Amino acid sequence: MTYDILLSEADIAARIDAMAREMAPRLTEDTVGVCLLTGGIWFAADLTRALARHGLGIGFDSMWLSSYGDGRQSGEMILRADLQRPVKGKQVLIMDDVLDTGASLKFARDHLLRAGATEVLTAVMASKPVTRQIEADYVGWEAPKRYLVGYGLDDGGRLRGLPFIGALD
Ligand SMILES: O=P(O)(O)OC[C@H]1O[C@H](OP(=O)(O)OP(=O)(O)O)[C@H](O)[C@@H]1O
Ligand code: HPA
Repeated sequence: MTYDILLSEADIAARIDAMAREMAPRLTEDTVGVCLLTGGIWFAADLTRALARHGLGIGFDSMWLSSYGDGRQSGEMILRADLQRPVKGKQVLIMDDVLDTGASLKFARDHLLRAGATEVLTAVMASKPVTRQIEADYVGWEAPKRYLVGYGLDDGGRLRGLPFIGALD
């Protein structure tokens, strides 16, 4: 499989450190970080550790959402697993690898507000130039409109573990 490398490991680390520095003053130790599984794992792990380096130990939970399956188009949204703990009365920070159509982020935000979160902030590593109903509060990288892989992003379940972000097409 061939791909172009678009964002290096060092660039990812620098951008996440900048995001953590920017968002830290708005968060507290009571904030709950919510990782959107599966693709968000790598970004959520790095962002929460970057926040800890900036002196902030936020909570951590996950929601398992799936809408692409093994394809390259957004499809039916499936909530495979919900949060472990209640978020009622909490500030929440959603963390995900990519913002594309926005369907996943919107579903997660609406779900968390219905669950009683008082504020839902959103952070994504990459954002594609797509017209959509939702934008993220924090964006690590403005990506091109290409099919991305690596750093959590998969092609049919493969290539998530690449330490950089690449594009297949
Ligand atoms: O903005 P959208 O068009 O909704 O696309 C973004 C979502 O797509 C991917 O999830 P996917 O459904 O492929 O599941 P995954 O996390 O297992 O890769 C990715 O991890 C985001 O959550
Ligand atoms: O470009 C992408 N790559 C992998 N998964 C995705 N989910 C939405 N967009 C993408």
